[in-house]
Amino acid sequence: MSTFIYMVRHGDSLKEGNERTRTLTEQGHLDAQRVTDILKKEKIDEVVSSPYIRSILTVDKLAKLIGKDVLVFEDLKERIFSLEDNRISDQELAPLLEKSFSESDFSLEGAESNADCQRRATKVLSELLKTFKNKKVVIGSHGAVMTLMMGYFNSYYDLSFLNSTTKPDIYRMEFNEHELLNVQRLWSANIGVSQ
Ligand SMILES: O=C(O)[C@H](O)COP(=O)(O)O
Repeated sequence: MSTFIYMVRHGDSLKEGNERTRTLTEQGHLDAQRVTDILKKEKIDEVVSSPYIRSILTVDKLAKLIGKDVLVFEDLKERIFSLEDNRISDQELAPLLEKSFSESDFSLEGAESNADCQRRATKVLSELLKTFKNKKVVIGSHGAVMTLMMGYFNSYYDLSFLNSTTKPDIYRMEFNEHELLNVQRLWSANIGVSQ
C-alpha cells in the first residue's frame, strides 16, 4: 500500500487585497471545478489546505463532493515573502526567488526564508503522512511552499520547476511511509474543454 499526496496549487486569484483573504477570479472558480472533476476519479479520503482563501476555494468543492470538511493547517500557508499584508509584485518576487533558491536562509527583514518555510510545512506533511498512512490526501497549496515541500524529497523540484507550474496545478506524489516513490502531474488545462 502507498500513501498518496495530491499537491494542488490554487487557481487564478485577484491580485489586490490581503494575502490571506484574496479570492479566486472567475477563471479560478471555473478551474476549481475542473480540479474537482480530475480528483473525483482518484477516490480521495481527506482534503487539507493552507489557510489562505484562494487555496481553500480551489479544493473546497472536492471536499463537499466527498462529504468532508477542509482541514486547515496554518503552517501550510505560502512562504511569507515580506511583512506587508498585500501581495508582493511579480517584479519584486522574481529576484527574491532567484536569491532564495540559491541561498536558502535568505529572507527580507522580518519575513521567512525558503529554509524556514520548508521546515514548518514539511513538519505538517510528515504528520499527514503518519496520520493518513495508506490514504489519499489532497493539499490545497501555493507555488513556493508546494515546491519547497516537494523539493525536500527530491531536489528536482527547484526554482525552474516552480516557474514551470501553472495556476491551478496538480501533482500526485506516491509515498511508501516517508519515501517518495514517484510524482505524476494530473492537471491539464484542456481537460473538460470541448475541442
Ligand atoms: O501560488 C502562488 O504562487 C501564490 O499563492 C501567489 O499566487 P497569486 O499571487 O497568483 O495569488
